[in-house]
Amino acid sequence: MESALLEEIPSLDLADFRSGDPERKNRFVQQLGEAYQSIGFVALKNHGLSDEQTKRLYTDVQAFFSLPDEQKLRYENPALAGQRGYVGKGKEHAKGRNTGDLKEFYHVGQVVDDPTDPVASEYPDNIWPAEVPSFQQSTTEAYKTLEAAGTDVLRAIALYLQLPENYFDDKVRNGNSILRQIHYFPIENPDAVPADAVRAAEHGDINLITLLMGASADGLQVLRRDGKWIPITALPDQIVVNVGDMLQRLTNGVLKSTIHRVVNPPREKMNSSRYSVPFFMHPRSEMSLAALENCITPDNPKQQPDVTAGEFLNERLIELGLKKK
Ligand SMILES: O=C(O)CCC(=O)C(=O)O
Ligand SMILES: [Fe+2]
Repeated sequence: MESALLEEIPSLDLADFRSGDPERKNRFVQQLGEAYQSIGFVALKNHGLSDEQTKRLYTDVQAFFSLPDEQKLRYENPALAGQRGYVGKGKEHAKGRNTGDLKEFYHVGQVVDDPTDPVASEYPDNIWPAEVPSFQQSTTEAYKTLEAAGTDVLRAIALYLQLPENYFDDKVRNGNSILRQIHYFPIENPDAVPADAVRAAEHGDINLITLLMGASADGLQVLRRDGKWIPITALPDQIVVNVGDMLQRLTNGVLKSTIHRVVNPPREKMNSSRYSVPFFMHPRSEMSLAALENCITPDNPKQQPDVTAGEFLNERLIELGLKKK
């Protein structure tokens, strides 16, 4: 059934899912599933990140990005295709574009504690900035909390899709997720940047789901299916959780990976910073993204060939300008 067009993204409470009350839990599952079949985004509270954790993280993130560029560039390693450490200003562009986004970012990846898990050798080591000693702890804490929240969101999605609740658990355990600290840097002279350069050009996320801290700052917009851009209005205690291209592919387009962007502020405010921290939740690279049987129907025949998560990610990193062919 086609759902109504929404003026804003629905707000949900993860405590409902975690409550143990079947009615609250089921309501959460239905509301989440309906949102993901229409606008593809929700705002979520009680995600597990405390105010103190969030403050500590932002303090460290701001401390890192306020370092001089030469110093930050020491934490960039292009051989890692931007998957760990720093990625400098304007390096990443959206798929199908050449102009780089007006941002710099820092990636923290999975740490596998279990040496018997074969993925342990698949991931590069994290890179830590010596100038901000608490960066490792604050980003790792946020990583773990968002990974736990994301695992529960995927459990709710599994239930909505009439799969076993733990369907995604072993697929995301030690998954290739990334926490991205982003700084949309101040522009002193707007005339000096390419006319079509924006903070983040329109794109869909690659991964299964994204959990975004910082959407309470202006600029993020989602493209509704009637073509209208809807500003995201999250409260300070909410994170925004959206469907990525991998989950759209797995569900044969039933759940929607909605195009979104971060627009530039008005010209007179271009010299101000914006920070955000998305957690891109990826499965292990061997997960198949072949369309689920129960998402293929006569009305919705299979749309895409089979691919693994690892193959899909590789393709996209090349398209984003982060990896060479
Ligand atoms: O900064 C934001 O609010 C969103 C960032 C984003 O969409 C992304 O990095 O994929
Ligand atoms: Fe995004």
